[in-house]
Amino acid sequence: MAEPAVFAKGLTKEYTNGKGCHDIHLTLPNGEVFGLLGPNGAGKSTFVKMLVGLLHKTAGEVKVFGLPPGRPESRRKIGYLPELFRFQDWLTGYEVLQFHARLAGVDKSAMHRQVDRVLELVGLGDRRTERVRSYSKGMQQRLGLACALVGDPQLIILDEPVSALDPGGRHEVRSILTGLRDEGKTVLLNTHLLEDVEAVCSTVGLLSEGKLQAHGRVDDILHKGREWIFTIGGMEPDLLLQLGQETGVRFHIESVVDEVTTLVGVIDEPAKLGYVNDVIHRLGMTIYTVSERSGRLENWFLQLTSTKGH
Ligand SMILES: Nc1ncnc2c1ncn2[C@@H]1O[C@H](COP(=O)(O)OP(=O)(O)OP(=O)(O)O)[C@@H](O)[C@H]1O
Repeated sequence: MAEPAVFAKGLTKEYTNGKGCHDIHLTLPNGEVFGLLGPNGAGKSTFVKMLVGLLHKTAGEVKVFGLPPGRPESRRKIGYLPELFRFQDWLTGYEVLQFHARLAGVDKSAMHRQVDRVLELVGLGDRRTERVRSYSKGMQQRLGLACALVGDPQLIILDEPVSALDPGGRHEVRSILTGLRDEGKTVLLNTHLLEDVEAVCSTVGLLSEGKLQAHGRVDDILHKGREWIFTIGGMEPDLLLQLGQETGVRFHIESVVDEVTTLVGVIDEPAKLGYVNDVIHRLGMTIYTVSERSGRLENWFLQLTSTKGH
């Protein structure tokens, strides 16, 4: 069986001040697109730096494609975009990429093709001959992404890849990530953008206070505990009780404005939604709108981090 892209068991890095990340257990099989979430200072960059061999663990085990991180054989399979990347800004975008392609072990014969491919992919094709010092922050971030992709790596680790990009740029990076997912690449996306995780990641983990507090499939998290919002006319307190008893759904009133009640309930099975609608009608109430609460990963994130005192 193929070695997983990432294997961490009890992985710990403790800085001299006691901070860092602690006792992380995580396996990323090949082809998984994993979103690593966590509040500022949670330990995400520390974890990622151990995978690429920039930081040494203080305890536990870590392997990348079955090898200790930092070995040339495992490094060659990794494309990495660090959080605050500094370029040799006197070089042109093309030269920076050529340099990274050489570091990634790209053959001379394939060099131009590879560099051209990633420049086009990140939308810098027509700026290739300009010096990096004339690039905007967003262009530099695109170039960083191109550097991570230039050797056609199997595992792509992106630490905050869109922080400097405008909404159009974020959308483009999301399409690039979707493309990588469809090619079967393994991606570790370290981000604060929950909508990117919802859109492209198959699994997600939440780091908080240096510990991996939760880890699971994005679909499972999104389908568990779906909140539905009903705006309703004719609501009476005893009807709310009856509605709850008949449907088995726990509802709460979020607001009442001009006799329109906003009612929220968690409905796990989509089939049950129609039944809930029927019961509301039968009890003599009028439904004005029914919608699903957006930002569900946000709820998951907030619930898990608020219990940790943030
Ligand atoms: N070299 C260091 N020496 C001491 N403490 C450090 C060092 N680097 C990071 N830390 C601390 O370790 C903790 C984790 O930092 P890390 O940069 O890994 O968090 P992060 O989750 O990536 O944060 P952010 O989302 O803000 O980038 C923080 O409390 C940070 O202050």
